[in-house]
Amino acid sequence: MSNTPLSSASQAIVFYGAGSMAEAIARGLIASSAAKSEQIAMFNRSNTERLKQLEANYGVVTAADAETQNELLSKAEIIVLAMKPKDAGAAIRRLTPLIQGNQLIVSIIAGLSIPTIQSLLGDKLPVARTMPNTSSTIGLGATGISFSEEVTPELRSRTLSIFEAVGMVSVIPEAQMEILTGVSGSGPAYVYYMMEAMIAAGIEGGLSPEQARELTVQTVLGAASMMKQTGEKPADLRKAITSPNGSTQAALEVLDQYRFTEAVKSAVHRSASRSQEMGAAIEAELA
Ligand SMILES: NC(=O)C1=CN([C@@H]2O[C@H](COP(=O)(O)OP(=O)(O)OC[C@H]3O[C@@H](n4cnc5c(N)ncnc54)[C@H](O)[C@@H]3O)[C@@H](O)[C@H]2O)C=CC1
Ligand SMILES: O=C(O)[C@@H]1CCC=N1
Repeated sequence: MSNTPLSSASQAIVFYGAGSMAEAIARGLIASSAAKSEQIAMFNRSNTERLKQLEANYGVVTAADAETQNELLSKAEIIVLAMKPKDAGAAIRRLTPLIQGNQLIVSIIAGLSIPTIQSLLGDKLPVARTMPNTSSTIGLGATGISFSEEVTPELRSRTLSIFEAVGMVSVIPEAQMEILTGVSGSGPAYVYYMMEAMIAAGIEGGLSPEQARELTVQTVLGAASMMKQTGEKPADLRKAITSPNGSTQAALEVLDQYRFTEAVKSAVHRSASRSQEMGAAIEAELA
């Protein structure tokens, strides 16, 4: 792996975990010039092929051996916890002795609370708990962020600049992080699920797969952009499409028969409660 040193360890952002979310954020940081490639380091558990690919694509620093990884962690200005919740316990246990006390911990792990992170890594450690989404990959992410009280205004704006580089940011109290996960963290998956169904129905009705896909994509893009650009309420935009006794009304009646609103609301709340469960599982493992 790369022997290139980080340009300045005091400004380094180290991604502890080099999966899809870590890549999305690193890519956005570089593309928006919020950080230089040589300020970003990434490593994973064992996939050296992936690290080579990340190095080649983005020019970031990577490390395959434990010693270099530990050095990166202990020197980083910002450590981004970017592993799956099931791997967080072991990863945090390894990190605990390496923490220097003045580093910012940024977690993107669903469910993992600020008090849990601080109780393991240091009570006074500044922590930003975040929940991004996969649209960060193309700079259209939506990220929720909660800060511990130790985060200084400077670190706060540094964290905001990281996530603003990949989309919009909403700063929220930590108590709202689970419901935000249900809305925007998991949210893209519900939209894709609906798009899969629209495409399937279009094909059943005789459209080619390409036509069904293109029409569905443009429909969702157009609907989201309409809401954003006009600032109108979705209910009003919906009503404007729904002619009395027309085809849209007939379609919405079918959705109502299947209790569409209840289904979506229950899904959002279930994502939130599952996020809480995953956090509790990490806590139990580390207790
Ligand atoms: N995928 C999504 O839509 C979102 C994911 N998240 C959160 O982001 C986190 C990561 O998710 P993904 O990027 O999708 O996962 P992923 O599976 O693509 O990546 C996880 C990475 O962590 C590494 N890893 C695991 N244990 C490690 C260890 N002990 N030492 C070093 N590296 C280790 C893996 O090797 C891998 O590179 C999760 O905690 C998830 O809750 C947050 C928002 C959205
Ligand atoms: O499904 C998950 O657990 C993660 C958190 C939000 C999106 N993906």
